Amino acid sequence: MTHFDDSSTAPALSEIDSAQESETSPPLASAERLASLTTTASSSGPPAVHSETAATIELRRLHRFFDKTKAVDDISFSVGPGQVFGYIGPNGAGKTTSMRILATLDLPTYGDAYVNGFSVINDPELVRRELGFMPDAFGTYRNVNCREYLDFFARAYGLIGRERHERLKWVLGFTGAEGMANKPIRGLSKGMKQRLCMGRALIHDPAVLILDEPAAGLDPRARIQLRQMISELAERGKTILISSHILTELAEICDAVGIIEQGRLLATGSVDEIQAEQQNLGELKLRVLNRLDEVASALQQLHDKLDLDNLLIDGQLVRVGFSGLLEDQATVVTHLVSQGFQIAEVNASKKSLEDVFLQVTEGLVQ
Ligand SMILES: Nc1ncnc2c1ncn2[C@@H]1O[C@H](COP(=O)(O)OP(=O)(O)OP(=O)(O)O)[C@@H](O)[C@H]1O
Repeated sequence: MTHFDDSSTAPALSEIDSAQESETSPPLASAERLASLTTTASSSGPPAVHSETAATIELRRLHRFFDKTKAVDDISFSVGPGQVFGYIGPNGAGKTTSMRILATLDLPTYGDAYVNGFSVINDPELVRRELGFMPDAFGTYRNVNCREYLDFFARAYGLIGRERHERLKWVLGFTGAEGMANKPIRGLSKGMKQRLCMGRALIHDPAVLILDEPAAGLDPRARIQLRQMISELAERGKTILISSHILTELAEICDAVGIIEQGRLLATGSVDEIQAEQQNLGELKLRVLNRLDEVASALQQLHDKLDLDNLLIDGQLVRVGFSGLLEDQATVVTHLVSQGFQIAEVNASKKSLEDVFLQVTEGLVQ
């Protein structure tokens, strides 16, 4: 099932700054990491189970080039245990490529990625035990029903007897797929398939979940249910990396997000942090009653706080771009009042998350 792209299409490592090499030192030795597990993997027993505090994802200077296309271009970030990290970017940004590398379905051109400390390059088998992957495309299987499908993957992960039975029951219940357990997969709707795919990712109780656009094609109710499932999994200590084109879709459930375009990570942090980092995120509207011909020069004195390119004076109404921060709003009002302007009304509007996304990305496609 594992597929590696032809590495001959990737540029030689020498094309990438050799100074990077010292920064991509291997993680802790696998044996040490394995010893820290609460239960170790064995070929006959169930898959390894980790202590919750060990769950983490880390991308370290990850690169993946396909000829001249820099699908992933020097990306680093980490996700802590129990955190939900939203990976946001337009089409062709490099989300799936990074996720496929994390899921050990592809190899980086340079750099490395770690799941619970295991390297995708050095310890792919251990990574697979730690991780459940929900790809964006789901293959169909003729004459297999949902229960059989999940049972197949449970067996593949080494689950046996009562444990396998219990796990299957839990997964069908958690994903709301009980009612379709005996339905053939080929007849499932998109939303049903997504539930089943989520079930497959969860069947071996992995510490880390990688979900590639799980909400694509779902109706509004199914999207809400998906968000609830993700929040519950995070509460149970799972570390989750989830991709989407849409920032607003993930803002509520993500502890942090990374915005990616053309393989580069353009911004990372909590949604609030990213919003605060972007300049001129708001518009200040003032109704000024006097000395209207002097307002522009008075605002000019605050040029470091305002976006004066977006200054518009229409009668008594003054509109100007600003950071969106309350402190800056107060500074503008205090400044004008102290100079004798009569301010009758103050209104501030913040840009939406969609505006932030559009401001961070440029809509470039490789
Ligand atoms: N196997 C491949 N061979 C050649 N180019 C590839 C391959 N896989 C991905 N790419 C290219 O890498 C870039 C990133 O693609 P990727 O699928 O990772 O983007 P994405 O952010 O997941 O996009 P989408 O939201 O459309 O799924 C694109 O330019 C794509 O054409």
